[in-house]
Amino acid sequence: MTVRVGVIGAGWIGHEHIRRLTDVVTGAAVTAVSDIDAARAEEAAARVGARVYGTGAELIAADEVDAVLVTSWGPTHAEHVLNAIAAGKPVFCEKPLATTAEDCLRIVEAEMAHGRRLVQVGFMRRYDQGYRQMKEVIASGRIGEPLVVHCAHRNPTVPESYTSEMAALDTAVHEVDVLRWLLDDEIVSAQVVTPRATSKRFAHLKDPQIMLFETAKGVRIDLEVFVNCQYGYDIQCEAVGEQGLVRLPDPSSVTVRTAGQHSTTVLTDWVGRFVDAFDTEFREWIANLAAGNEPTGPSAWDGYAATVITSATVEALDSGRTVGTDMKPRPAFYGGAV
Ligand SMILES: NC(=O)C1=CN([C@@H]2O[C@H](COP(=O)(O)OP(=O)(O)OC[C@H]3O[C@@H](n4cnc5c(N)ncnc54)[C@H](O)[C@@H]3O)[C@@H](O)[C@H]2O)C=CC1
Ligand SMILES: O=C1[C@@H](O)[C@H](O)[C@@H](O)[C@H](O)[C@H]1O
Repeated sequence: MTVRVGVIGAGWIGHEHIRRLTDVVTGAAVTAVSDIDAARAEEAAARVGARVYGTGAELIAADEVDAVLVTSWGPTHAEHVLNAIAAGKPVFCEKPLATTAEDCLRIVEAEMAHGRRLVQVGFMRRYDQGYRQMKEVIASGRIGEPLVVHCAHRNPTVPESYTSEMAALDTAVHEVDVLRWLLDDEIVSAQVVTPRATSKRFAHLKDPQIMLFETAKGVRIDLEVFVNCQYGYDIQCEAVGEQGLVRLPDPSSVTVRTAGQHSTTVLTDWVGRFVDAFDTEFREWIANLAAGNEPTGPSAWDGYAATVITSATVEALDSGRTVGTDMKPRPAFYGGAV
């Protein structure tokens, strides 16, 4: 069975995922596209022979759409996801699930009322081979109980429209999700320390930021978010346990020895760094839907948890205080593990 996907939002990542669903993933076809920018929708649809719909709501209601992919701007996600749930259609939503905890909870409640999982959130790092190997090592007990995790999320540059709050909401949100999953533990507080700012930033921006998280089991996480590091897109993660440590591998690349130097490449964007993870994420999503199963990836609850934690991180940045994450109890509907 071919899963017919309707895509809402034909921007940067919308294009990437349309290409992926068309050229990489078997068993899927993009049949419908919608964007508030009609020209973008026309262009994306023409490439894959899809039909253009004037609004997300019309696309969701269309008979030729079995499943919905939401790749529009974050503040519009909640409306599209709620409409898809109301129509009983599976919906993959890029991060964030919604920009407020209240909207995330509305989605969780609507999905629970539907009685079956429909929502998957685009936290693709859970599909990265390196993170998957780290999770296996931690779960096996080989490094003992995790105590401390050191992370870095570095981008070469960001545009002037990027704000200090986005360091948590847009950027650190990936670590927040993947660390909850890696450690099978919940983040209970956030603190942000701002060191000397880089001169390579727009003046309004606090960059870099060091985020400090604590989990329910007492694990301490330090995360350097540095979005004007200049040299590349660099993701680092090292978990230290009672009897060893496990570290995320760098992407593999040839090493070159020439002119008295020994060098290798540092990637420059997330598209190349996580291309395999995105491919696996969509293969697994489509395979589950084609088999009539519920999605198995990051859930609406994970989307809610991430938004609660990143909102607390923004509050910590603005106030200079350590802020507790005020999270509701996890419903049985979403299973036991984080
Ligand atoms: N998983 C990941 O690593 C990444 C996830 N993202 C997420 O994907 C989403 C989109 O990001 P980009 O593609 O970079 O943004 P973008 O600005 O390039 O594209 C967004 C598109 O959505 C359209 N749009 C906005 N509101 C709409 C609505 N109500 N209905 C239909 N179309 C609408 C815009 O016209 C635009 O074409 C964001 O939520 C972002 O956080 C983005 C980059 C990487
Ligand atoms: O989602 C993403 C971007 O929005 C964000 O700005 C980048 O820092 C992330 O690494 C990327 O995966």
